[in-house]
Amino acid sequence: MKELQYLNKYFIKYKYHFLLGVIITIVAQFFSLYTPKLIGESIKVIEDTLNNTITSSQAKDLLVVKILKIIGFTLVAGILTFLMRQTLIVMSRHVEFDLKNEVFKHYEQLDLNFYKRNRTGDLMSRISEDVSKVRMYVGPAVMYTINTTIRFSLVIIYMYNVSPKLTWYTIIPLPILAIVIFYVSVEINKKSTIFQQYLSKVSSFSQEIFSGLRVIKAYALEPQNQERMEALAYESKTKSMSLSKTQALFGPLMITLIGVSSLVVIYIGGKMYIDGEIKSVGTIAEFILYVNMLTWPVASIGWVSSLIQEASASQKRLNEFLNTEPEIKNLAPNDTTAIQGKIEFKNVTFTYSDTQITALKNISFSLNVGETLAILGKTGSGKSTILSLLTRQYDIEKGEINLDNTNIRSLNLQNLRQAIGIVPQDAFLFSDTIENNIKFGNENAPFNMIEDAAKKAEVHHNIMQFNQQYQTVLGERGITLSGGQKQRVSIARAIIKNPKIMLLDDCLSAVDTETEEKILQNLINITQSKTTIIVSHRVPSAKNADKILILEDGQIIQEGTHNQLINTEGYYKELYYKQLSEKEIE
Ligand SMILES: Nc1ncnc2c1ncn2[C@@H]1O[C@H](COP(=O)(O)OP(=O)(O)OP(=O)(O)O)[C@@H](O)[C@H]1O
Repeated sequence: MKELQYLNKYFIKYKYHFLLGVIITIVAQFFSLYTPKLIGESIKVIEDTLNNTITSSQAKDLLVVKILKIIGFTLVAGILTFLMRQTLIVMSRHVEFDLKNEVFKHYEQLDLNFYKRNRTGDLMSRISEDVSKVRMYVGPAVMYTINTTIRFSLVIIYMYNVSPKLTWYTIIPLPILAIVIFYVSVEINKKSTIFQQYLSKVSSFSQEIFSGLRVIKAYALEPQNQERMEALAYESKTKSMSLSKTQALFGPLMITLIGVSSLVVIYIGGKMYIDGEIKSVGTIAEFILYVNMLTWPVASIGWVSSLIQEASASQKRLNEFLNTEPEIKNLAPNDTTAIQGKIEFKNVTFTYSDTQITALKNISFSLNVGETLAILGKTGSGKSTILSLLTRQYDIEKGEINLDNTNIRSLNLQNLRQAIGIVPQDAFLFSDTIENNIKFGNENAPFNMIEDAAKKAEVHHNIMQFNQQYQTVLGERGITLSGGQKQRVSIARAIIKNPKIMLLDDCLSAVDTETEEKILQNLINITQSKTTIIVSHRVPSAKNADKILILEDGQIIQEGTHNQLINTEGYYKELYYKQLSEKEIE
């Protein structure tokens, strides 16, 4: 279980909670274990009356005292057990909270390559399922282990003090039945894991169906999906029935466990009483109650051990991931140099490690502060890759990328990314209000800035048409924007960030040409003092740029200004005339 050693730092952090929990457990056990003794003594009082050792009125008084004591002890034991749970379970909630934060913080530091290697569902389950399984270890498993150990030791000591012989007979059946119960618990766990897997299959299948509902309806695929769902549901029903069958064994086994041990106590205890080895029938009653107190902890051994096994498997998965170092390292976390925006690519060659696709080959260009570069080229020619490299989503092996004459690897990564405003190809909006989606670019922006940015992105008039206007909720709980509207909200988000460098990755592809013209005009004013790179498939986005690069298969095949390129045979001139004639048709 060395995986679980990772949690030692949390046990140290919450040592006072832990120690307090252990102390309360010990005290609670003393109180709860005293009750059977008091019951035994009460029976002895009745016996003494029958034997005429004490008078009946003395006996009644004594019985009242005993009963009051039993009530008092039970009450105190109950309160202490509540406090024990509160202390240890609350500690486990603290650990869960810390661990979740630790995992989430680590997720945020990891780079895109990590996310390509791991499936989203898997990442989500680490932060929810794995962390909560670990919590079950820190909380209930540790609590039951402490409780069981203390209870077991104290009960045995108590019983041994009264009668060592009867103690041996009482505990003999326990290990045998404990082993049987352990195996049943292991079986229950196995079956429950399989059942859980089927449940999650059913839920991810339904999730997929819900997200692909439009396509399913369009292709009239409902009957096929119904069949697949029925097959999955049937499998999960079978697994659930098999689990219930094994679970149903648990209760009778427990009754047997208690019953057999109690019978042994009655038989052996009775014989000992007849032979005069024990003095009171109360002792037999006391032992039967102890047997009852021992059986539940014994039965919980199976459950606790499977909790520990599950937690250690989960912690192993968490450790694997927590030990994954981010490939993109921030080598200058304390650097506070303000970025101006001069960009230089020097003989940059880049291959994606997973696909082994060389997306850029020997790329060189430079851009002064405030200049605009447009990058055009066929799909897959490497345009977006240039932007990804500039924001250090990936590091290059060959060549150099400089910002303000400094290699970007030597800059503070946070500073670098904060200086860049990027409008990606697939605009991503959060399930939140439009205002908050735009504000994402600048948390402190006042409302008039948000409105202004939306106007410049030509989306303000669309937003005003919604009932809730800027408070309209997007996403699953709200409305769906059109592709072009999404792109424009995403542009507004970048505008409000007011970055030194603006990267626009084909962000007007879903916008009509008239709106495109308007946005481009607005962008000219906004990006005047900013270094800007526009990736596009359309000439209007490029024609005002200071420089245009044409990429093909990761290489620069043409470069120049709009005027130079329309007078040179090649991709740009062809594109220009093609789009010009399309406009004529319009
Ligand atoms: N994350 C990635 N992992 C592996 N290969 C990638 C990745 N992104 C792009 N590629 C590959 O690198 C090449 C260049 O892709 P890139 O996205 O830079 O092209 P693009 O010119 O921006 O294309 P488009 O105009 O379609 O957006 C392509 O062959 C693509 O398959």
